[in-house]
Amino acid sequence: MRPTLAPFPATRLRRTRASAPLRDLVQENTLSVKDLIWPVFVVEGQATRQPVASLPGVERLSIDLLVDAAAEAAALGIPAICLFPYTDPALKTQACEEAWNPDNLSNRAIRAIKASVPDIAVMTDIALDPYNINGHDGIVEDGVILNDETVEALVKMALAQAEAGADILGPSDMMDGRIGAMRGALEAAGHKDVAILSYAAKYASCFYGPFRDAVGASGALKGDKKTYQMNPANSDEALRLVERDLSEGADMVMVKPGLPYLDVCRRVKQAFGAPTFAYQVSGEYAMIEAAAARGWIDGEAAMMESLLAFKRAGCDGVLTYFAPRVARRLRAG
Ligand SMILES: NCc1[nH]cc(CCC(=O)O)c1CC(=O)O
Repeated sequence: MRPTLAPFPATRLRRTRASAPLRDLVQENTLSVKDLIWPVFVVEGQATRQPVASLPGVERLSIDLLVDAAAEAAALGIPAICLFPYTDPALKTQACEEAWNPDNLSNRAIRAIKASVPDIAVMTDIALDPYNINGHDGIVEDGVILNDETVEALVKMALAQAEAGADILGPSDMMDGRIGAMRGALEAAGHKDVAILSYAAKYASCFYGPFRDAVGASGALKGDKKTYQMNPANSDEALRLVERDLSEGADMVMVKPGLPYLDVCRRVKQAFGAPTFAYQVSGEYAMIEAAAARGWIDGEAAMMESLLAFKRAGCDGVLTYFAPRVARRLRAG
């Protein structure tokens, strides 16, 4: 689309910016509570809340408190919550068996939320890092990430989560062939309505640091994730990954991190027109909070502006740790 402009002064572009009602009328994009997915951290115990030092305002919650938080999110109109477990280090192994234990922390949390708060969609994380003694998303043998063995493990994990009642599965592992394998297994097991939101274009990013603290994976991780997560220099490759995941049966796709990759969000949405999400990751949240805490930026305004930017870039929704705060703020008007 090319803008048509009469010459000045017939065109004065400031006219539609001159007052709040005019600005409201010509506003092109809006952020709604319906655009939000809230990532949360779950920990063993009862009535337990643990602050995460590098994510001020974010806490790990035991299942009982998580259910209350999910009910609050649902009451605010947030459509989905995304679970990440803090796994007891004693349960981490080389083969990652805890990942598909039907009674692991994450699967118990799914059941508890679905039983008490049926109106909120529960999204999960599919990757082996919380269960892996190496901290990697895949099974490691002699320092090598084994793709196909990992996919087999991820399929078991996906089935256990679907069985527990998950509505949306979020494979965040970046192995090849996992979406097709999961989709086939879900259909065969009768889970035909379980959606897959593929972390299709997930970059090997330094912005995940605080998250790894939150799930207790920072200490465990040996090396980096560059053999499976993407090179931040690439975006044609993101389109190939998205196309591959859609063709294998992903219902929705994600770009991650968010703000530094808005160009990728835009390209993905334009190329495929599929439901496209961005993950405003832990490091992005931490940057805003840290600058706000020093009085260097207005944190509330930065929160709203950063999230609106995802809508402008073409995203259908955003995973953000700000979700309940944004929802309250949008409700207040
Ligand atoms: N499978 C791991 C996973 N799932 C979501 C995040 C990051 C989320 C965030 O930083 O907020 C990560 C970290 C990683 O890949 O190391």
